[in-house]
Amino acid sequence: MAPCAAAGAQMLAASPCISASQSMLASRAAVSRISPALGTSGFASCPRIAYSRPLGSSSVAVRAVSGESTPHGLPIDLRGKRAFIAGVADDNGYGWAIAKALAAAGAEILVGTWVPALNIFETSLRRGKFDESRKLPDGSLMEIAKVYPLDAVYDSPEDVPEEVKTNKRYSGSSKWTVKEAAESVKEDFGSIDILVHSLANGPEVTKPLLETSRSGYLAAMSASSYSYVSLLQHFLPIMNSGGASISLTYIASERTIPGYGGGMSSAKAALESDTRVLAFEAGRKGNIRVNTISAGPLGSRAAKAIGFIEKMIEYSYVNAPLEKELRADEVGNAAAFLVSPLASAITGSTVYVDNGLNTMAIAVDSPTVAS
Ligand SMILES: NC(=O)c1ccc[n+]([C@@H]2O[C@H](COP(=O)([O-])OP(=O)(O)OC[C@H]3O[C@@H](n4cnc5c(N)ncnc54)[C@H](O)[C@@H]3O)[C@@H](O)[C@H]2O)c1
Repeated sequence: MAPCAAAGAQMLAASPCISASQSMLASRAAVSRISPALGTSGFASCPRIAYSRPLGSSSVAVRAVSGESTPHGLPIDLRGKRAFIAGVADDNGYGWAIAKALAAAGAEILVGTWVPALNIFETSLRRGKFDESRKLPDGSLMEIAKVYPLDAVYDSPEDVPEEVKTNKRYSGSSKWTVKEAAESVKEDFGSIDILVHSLANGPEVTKPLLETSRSGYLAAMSASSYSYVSLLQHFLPIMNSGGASISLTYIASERTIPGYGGGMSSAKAALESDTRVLAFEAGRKGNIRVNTISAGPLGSRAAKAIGFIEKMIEYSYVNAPLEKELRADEVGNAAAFLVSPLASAITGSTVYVDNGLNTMAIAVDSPTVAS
């Protein structure tokens, strides 16, 4: 999804950043306000220009805007919605970018942070270390209403082994199993509208699948796939009808990416399959939409642990249809669209936000092709 077209639906497919000169051609003036969600740093190249096609009209209308709101715009509006985002422990990853996009669209933000990372995350947040990256397009800082401790590989207290309970990284926190986290959110806020799963873990990710142990494989599935089933299972009862959920997947689920090992490719394949089944079940049970974003490579903390993320970023830059860096906020904006009412008929989908890399069958920088 191109930056300026993040709102998808009614935004015009042609050139997302329509130039000011094109506005001369506009046959009907339709002023639209740039939604805060669209105005993230990724939109710097098309500032203060918005365009829309009024419903029922074939004419394109473009005009520079001065901040006034109008009924013709099509903003991503999440005001009055509450989101729980599982998998935020710093300001580098997709979870943070999604939180920001949802906050910019007006949603209230709750996050679930992995217990071993909780202390440092909360301390950094308190000390203002993230203040620069908390900045929203309107200049305000993203507020996180509450940070919940979470370990998504444990569903309820009975599942937690003694050595984890007594581990000093865990013993300072309480109520961090999935069931307890959902209960705490219910107690504090009553309900949510949006559930985001932005977490993964594979202890043997650097090992080829052929060398992966049973326990390593199952641990990857537990942390990266079942954790989503569990989250939705426990949060669905407190999700308001019409709500939406998303997770993050990776193309290694469908095509071989040597180096993405330890059963992580299998875990992402399961996550995508579960997205379809959960979309049906949650759709019928709670009128909740379920989608997953297949994101391109980003140098997050988790990705750096795999060891070759910089090469994947470079590969993507050179070979993807869109020859540009993929920014986390582009994934955040796509997520904001997917959980918004604008995506009301989209469920069970794997949506690629990867500069189009998934569509390529050959590497254009391959010496074989070049010669
Ligand atoms: N970075 C990429 O290149 C890339 C590409 C496609 C998909 N993704 C996916 O995006 C999602 C977010 O990852 P990211 O790359 O932004 O890295 P990240 O480090 O920002 O996020 C991963 C998070 O998972 C948390 N976590 C790990 N185990 C957990 C557990 N048991 N319970 C709760 N939280 C746990 C970590 O603390 C961390 O906050 C993951 O699903 C990842 O597979 C990443």
